Amino acid sequence: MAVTSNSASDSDISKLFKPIYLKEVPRLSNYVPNLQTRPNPLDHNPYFDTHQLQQDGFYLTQSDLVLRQIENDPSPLPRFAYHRAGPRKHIRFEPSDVRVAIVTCGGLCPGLNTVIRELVVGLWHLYGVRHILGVTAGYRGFYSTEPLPLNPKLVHHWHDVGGTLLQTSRGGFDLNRIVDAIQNHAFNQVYIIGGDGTMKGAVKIYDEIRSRKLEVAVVGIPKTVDNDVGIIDKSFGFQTAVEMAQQAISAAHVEAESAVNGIGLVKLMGRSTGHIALHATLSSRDVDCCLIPEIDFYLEGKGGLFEFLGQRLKENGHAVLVVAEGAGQDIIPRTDSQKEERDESGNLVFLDVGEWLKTELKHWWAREHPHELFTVKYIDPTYMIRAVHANAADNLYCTLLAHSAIHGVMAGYTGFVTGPINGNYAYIPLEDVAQAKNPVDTKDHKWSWVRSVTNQPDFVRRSVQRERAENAWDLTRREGFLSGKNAGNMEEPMKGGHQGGPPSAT
Ligand SMILES: Nc1ncnc2c1ncn2[C@@H]1O[C@H](COP(=O)(O)OP(=O)(O)OP(=O)(O)O)[C@@H](O)[C@H]1O
Ligand SMILES: O=P(O)(O)OC[C@H]1O[C@](O)(CO)[C@@H](O)[C@@H]1O
Ligand SMILES: [Mg+2]
Repeated sequence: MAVTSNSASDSDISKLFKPIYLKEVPRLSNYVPNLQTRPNPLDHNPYFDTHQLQQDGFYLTQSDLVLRQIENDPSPLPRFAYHRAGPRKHIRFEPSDVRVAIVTCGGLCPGLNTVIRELVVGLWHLYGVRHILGVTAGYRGFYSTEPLPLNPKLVHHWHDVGGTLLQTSRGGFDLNRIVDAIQNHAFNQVYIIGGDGTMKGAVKIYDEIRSRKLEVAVVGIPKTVDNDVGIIDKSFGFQTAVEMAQQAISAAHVEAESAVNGIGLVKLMGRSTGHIALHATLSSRDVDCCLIPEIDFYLEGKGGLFEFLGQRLKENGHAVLVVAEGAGQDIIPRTDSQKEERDESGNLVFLDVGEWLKTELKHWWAREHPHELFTVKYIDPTYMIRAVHANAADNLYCTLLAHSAIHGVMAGYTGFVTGPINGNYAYIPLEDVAQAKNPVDTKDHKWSWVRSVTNQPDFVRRSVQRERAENAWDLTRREGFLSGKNAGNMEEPMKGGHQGGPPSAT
C-alpha cells in the first residue's frame, strides 16, 4: 500500500523512513549439528482447530516481526525489528525427551507464581512435556538442592498466591556449578525468571552452555517490580504494585488532611528507577510532590523541597510527598562502611530516604515555625506492594509471557527473552535485555505531566545548574593545577552528605 500525502509525493515519503534492522535471536541449530525438525504437536491438539492451524497465520514464520520504534522520528538512531513470539509449524524438541528447569531469582514480584504455573500447564498441555522441575531458592538451588517435580495438578492454584512457591534468593551465582548441574540433571530447557541481575547471569549461563556445545535452550523471562528492564513495554507485576501503592498514598492523604500542617510521606520501591512512584503519583492525584532517583533534589533554600512544602501547607493545610527508595541517596549523609554495604547480589544497600526526610522535615519545621503544630506521617509499604498475587491484567500478561517462552524454546530458539514490544510479544536477544536499562525519561511528556499535576519545583534545572557549577569548578581546578596557581586552596564542591542546599552557583 502506498503512503500518500498532500504535501509530498510517495517517493518523498518513502525517503523519510529509516532502514529497519532485524535483531536475530540465536538458535540451537547454530551450534548443534543435525538438529531434527518435527511437526508441531499442536497440529493434533484437540483444543485447537486443526483446519484453522493449516491456514496461513496461525503458525508464525520468520517474516512475522515486531517493530520496536513504531514512530518515525528524525533522530539518527537505527530502528529495530524482532521476531514475533508464538507457535512455529516445526519444533526442534521431541516432547518426551524434554527435561525442563524453571528457576526464580532476585526480589519478589506479583505474578511469579502465575508464570511458573503457566509454564507447567503450557508445556504439559500444549506440547505434552512431562519432565518439568522447579529449581528452588534461585541460582544457588541448581547446585545446592534437589529440584521439585511440577505438574498441572500441583500448580493449579499457584496464580492465587503471592511470592514464588519455588522460593528465590540473591547471590549464589556460581557459573560452573550451575552449568554442571544442568548437565547432571540432563535439563535441555532452562526457563530463568528474574530481574536485571538475573538476566546478566542468564547470559553467562547461555554462553557457557554454548561453549560446551550442549543441546540446552535458555530463555529469560524478565521480572522486576521496579520496571527497570529495558526494551520491553513494561514488566509483569508492575501494574499490580502501582495499584497496591495507591492504598498507601490514600492513607497518607487521609492522615495528612486530618492533621494541622500534616505531611503524608510515602516511600515506594524503585531502586534505580522511579516508575512505581511516578505511576502511583499520576494515578492517585493526591500527591503534591514525587521524588525519583532520576532527578536530583535538595531540601533548603530557594526552589528547594522545604520552600515548596511550606507553600503547600500554607495553601492547603496538608501535603503528600511520594519518594522512590533510590531517590536522594547521594545527599543522605552516610558513614564509610555504609558507603560500601552491598547485598548478596552486589547491589548497594540503600539508606532509608523516608526516615531521613521525616527527620529533616521535623527539624526544618521546628526551626522555622517553633510554635505551630506540625505532623509527618511516614508510610513505608515496602514489601506490601510486591508480596501479593498479580491482578487480572498482570495474570493475563504472565500467561502470554509463559506461552510465548514455551513456543520459542520448542521451536529451537535459545539465548533469548520474551516480552511485549508495542503490545506484541517478541523474541529479543538475551544479551540486549541484560544490558538495556529503563530509567524514567525525565525529558518526555510523562514527567512534565507529573510536574503539572503536582506543581513541584523544577529540580531538573537546579541539578543542571549544580552540574554546571561542578564542571566549572573542575575546569578551574584543572586550570589551577596546570598553571600551578591556587591548586591547594580549592574547596571541594558540595557533594553527598550536605544538607541539600542549592548549588552555590544559583
Ligand atoms: N552480573 C551478574 N552476573 C551473574 N549473575 C548475576 C549478576 N548480577 C546478579 N546476578 C545474580 O542474579 C541473581 C539475582 O540478582 P539480583 O539479586 O540483583 O536480582 P535481580 O535479578 O536484579 O532482580 P530484582 O533486582 O528485580 O529483585 C542473583 O543470584 C545474583 O547473584
Ligand atoms: O529486600 P530485598 O528482597 O532485597 O528487595 C528489595 C529490592 O527489591 C526490589 O523490589 C527490586 O529490585 C527493589 O525495589 C528493592 O530495593
Ligand atoms: Mg535488580
